[in-house]
Amino acid sequence: MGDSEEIAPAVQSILDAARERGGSGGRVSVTARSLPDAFDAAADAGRTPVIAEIKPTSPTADGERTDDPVDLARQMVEGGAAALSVLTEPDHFGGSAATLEAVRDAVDVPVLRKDFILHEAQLDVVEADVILLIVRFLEADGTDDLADLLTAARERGFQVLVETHTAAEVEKALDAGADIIGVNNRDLGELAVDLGTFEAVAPDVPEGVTLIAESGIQTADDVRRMRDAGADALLIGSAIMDHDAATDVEANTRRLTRADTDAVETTTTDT
Ligand SMILES: O=C(O)c1ccccc1NCC(=O)[C@H](O)[C@H](O)COP(=O)(O)O
Repeated sequence: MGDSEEIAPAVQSILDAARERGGSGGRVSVTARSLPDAFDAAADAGRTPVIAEIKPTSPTADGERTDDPVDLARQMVEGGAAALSVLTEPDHFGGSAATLEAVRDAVDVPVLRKDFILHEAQLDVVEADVILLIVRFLEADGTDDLADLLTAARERGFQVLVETHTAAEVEKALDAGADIIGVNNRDLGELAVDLGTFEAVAPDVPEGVTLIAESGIQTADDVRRMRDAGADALLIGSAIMDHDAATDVEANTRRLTRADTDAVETTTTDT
């Protein structure tokens, strides 16, 4: 995403706000809970590996959830989430570093800090097990280099989820040394969601890289579609948070983390 490329106004606003944010001052150092191990443990226990996202609101959400994020986190883990994602972006997603800190203290699964990190200083905000780097955002003028940020994050103990949307971005992520890659079904240029994006891009991600399907996953059928296309795990926010109806987060999570098992049970019953 060069500055000349078309992007949605909401995304431009997210980028502008991210440019203004700094770090907390002190260098953060973390002993991270392993994300791949958490996915393996979930799969071994017969659950679909899901990162459930605490996202109070977003530019595309129909409403806002004001429930206690720690309660939501506990419900997501009870519903079988292998890991959690917590928005720390305050201006467009209602997140905060304090929320992430409280959630990470309350659960024992890995916690992803979901934010829009453009500079090394922005790594020094809060301890998290995983941080997100978005290839497309790091192509904008005046941002740090992806490989440099990846190294700086690992030096602090973070695991790094590198988010892509195209085959070309996957190549950049691999060149930078990424070992956990997300393919976002949401196009940050238009905010349109298409699960076909993951299906088209996943074959370009080599074996040995942990591959995560992100965004737009609503139903158990969507989960199975992404798993069939090669996803080791899924990042799911809106379908679990259900911003407009504020339904039971534990039940929403369970429905999605049981998708693989339910399919096997249905097949066994049918035969
Ligand atoms: O979620 C948004 O509206 C959004 C808008 C602009 C930039 C990023 C946005 N979301 C970030 C994400 O990656 C998602 O929160 C995450 O993948 C979960 O997606 P979903 O399950 O569709 O809520």
